[in-house]
Amino acid sequence: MTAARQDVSDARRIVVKIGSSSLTTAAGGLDADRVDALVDVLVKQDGRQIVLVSSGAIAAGLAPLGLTGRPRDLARQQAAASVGQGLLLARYTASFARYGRRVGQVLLTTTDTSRRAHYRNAYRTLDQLFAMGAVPVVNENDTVATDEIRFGDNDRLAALVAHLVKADLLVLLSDVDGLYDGDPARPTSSRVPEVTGPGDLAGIELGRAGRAGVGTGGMVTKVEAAGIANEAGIPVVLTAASQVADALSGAATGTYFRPTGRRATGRLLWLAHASVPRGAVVLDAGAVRAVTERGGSLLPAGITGVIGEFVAGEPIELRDESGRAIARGLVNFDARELPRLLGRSTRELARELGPDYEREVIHRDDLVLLRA
Ligand SMILES: Nc1ncnc2c1ncn2[C@@H]1O[C@H](COP(=O)(O)OP(=O)(O)O)[C@@H](O)[C@H]1O
Ligand SMILES: N[C@@H](CCC(=O)OP(=O)(O)O)C(=O)O
Repeated sequence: MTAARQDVSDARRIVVKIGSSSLTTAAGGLDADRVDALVDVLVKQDGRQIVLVSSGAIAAGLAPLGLTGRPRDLARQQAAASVGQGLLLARYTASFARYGRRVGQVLLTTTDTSRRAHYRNAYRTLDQLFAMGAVPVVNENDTVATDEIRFGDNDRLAALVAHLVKADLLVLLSDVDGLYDGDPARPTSSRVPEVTGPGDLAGIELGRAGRAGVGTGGMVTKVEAAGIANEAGIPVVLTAASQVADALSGAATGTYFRPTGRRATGRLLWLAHASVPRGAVVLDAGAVRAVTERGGSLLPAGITGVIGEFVAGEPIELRDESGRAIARGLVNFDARELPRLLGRSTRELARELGPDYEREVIHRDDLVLLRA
């Protein structure tokens, strides 16, 4: 075992993510044997707490709905996920029951990992499931996830969940046994055993998903997810589902991504790294200072412009008057509501428009500063 993987063998709280490609048969549909093989390993991790992030809902729902491939439109993908998620959970429930273990279904969207109340609730539920010995099985809440709020892939969801539960390790399982320096189907490509930072990725060809119609993100989203976890101080092992026992033991399998940052405490990792801002507000110099130097909330009085078509709850950028992005935050108003509020004090607005207008445009707890 290489010294670098001591943190893997020592890890107590672990997020394991498995992709659709590792759970389905070549003909499509869930592969019960592969689910059982994974569960056989997970139940043997004595003294460890495991969160399983499992894809496969859409893939599992295709055949029962008479679909021959992954539909292009979101509505039919969501319908397939709705049918497939039940089947997926039923499969995990039966598989863990062989060992007398319970599973708990946890469906999340991006906003759940950053909105204060949702974040706390999700954390509390997961923590309680651990305390009661049940295994949380997480997936994206495909029914309510739209283009704006979906993670888009479960790799990043897994990284954010690892951050949420303060995991010591993230394991990404796929149908390929690690990151390759080129297309893994080419005989000249070789596995990268370790990534020590973004510099090691220069020149590596990151392709899209392998088996058409099954996986979604390919290597791009896995490497992004590893980066998010690493920045939060969490080591990552990427390997094939068939290697999960070795990966969890700290053996030199797959690709190990070394943590680059310190353990982050905030809940706003997603906002800084994985969100797509839906618009922006422009701040005057006083508001820039309030936000960057004094840790204040953003009030209507300090805003001089509104850009884009966002709605309340979405992530937006905060820009200074030169157009530089200084922060991101979850906005409390729709873009169309803001112009008449600008430059005015919250007290004045509350008097004129009602107490609902006393709220900040962005609360300081929903705001993350970007590095200069
Ligand atoms: N540089 C690379 N190294 C390894 N795999 C790669 C690379 N580029 C593209 N891939 C492809 O990424 C696929 C895994 O992604 P995906 O199908 O989305 O998996 P999953 O369903 O497990 O999330 C592999 O099957 C592989 O063909
Ligand atoms: N929520 C979707 C996740 C899709 C997804 O990210 O798939 P994958 O690239 O196989 O991890 C599902 O369960 O089908």
